[in-house]
Amino acid sequence: MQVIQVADYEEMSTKTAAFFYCSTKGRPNLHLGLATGSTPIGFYEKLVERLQANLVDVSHLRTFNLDEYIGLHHDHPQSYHTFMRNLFYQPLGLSKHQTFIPDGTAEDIEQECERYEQQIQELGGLHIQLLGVGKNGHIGFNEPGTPFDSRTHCVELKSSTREANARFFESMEDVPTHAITMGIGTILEAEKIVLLASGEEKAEAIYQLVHGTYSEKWPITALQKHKDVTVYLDEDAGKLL
Ligand SMILES: N[C@@H]1[C@@H](O)[C@H](O)[C@@H](COP(=O)(O)O)O[C@@H]1O
Repeated sequence: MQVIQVADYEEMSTKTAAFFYCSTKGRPNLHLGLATGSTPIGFYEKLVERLQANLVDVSHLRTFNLDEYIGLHHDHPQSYHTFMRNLFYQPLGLSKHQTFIPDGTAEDIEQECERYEQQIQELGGLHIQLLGVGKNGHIGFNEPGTPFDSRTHCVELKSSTREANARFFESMEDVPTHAITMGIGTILEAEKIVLLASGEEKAEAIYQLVHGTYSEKWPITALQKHKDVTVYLDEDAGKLL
């Protein structure tokens, strides 16, 4: 695991965007696993800017998102569909045929989880997976206790996760209680994993990743056994290392 400590959010976003820019340019058929949350926003803005400025052909790129809330319509302002459309798909002109996200409005959620997992496998798997991390060490929406060999599944969100994400909704009651997420096993099959963490509230999870015991109590520690992980941290997220 390579840990790259940078000064602040700006530098973390720039360095990560530079890495993804080179990867996309060098491999037109790249399959990107993508993440949402506030942490990667600066990264998406910078990556889009560079790809556009250099007229990189993204028509063969494919993207697969980690997760989606159950019950939010694709056009809901806080759905991950909307997040991705606004920050990445629309600015780059990516089509529906190259962008994949689990459907949290599916009638049969179990079937949707299976379908999404199969789709990832059938299209050839993930090359680079971007991750953020929750305060409790969750990756995607894989909460503490999730088996490390799990595949795409439905989860009930911990109240701490709902509280952390409540800032995006009008009230706590509006925060969905369930989500679909790629499993930890699905994530670990990516050829390369890039994790971003910014801010003091992520410091404990980062400490667990670097120095903690490999344990399902901290989902992030699953990455300890992956052969190619790069972590970009700002000073606050790295303060316990
Ligand atoms: N499902 C997402 C995760 O993928 C993300 O890593 C986490 C942290 O979000 P933030 O970057 O806003 O702290 O939030 C959500 O739970």
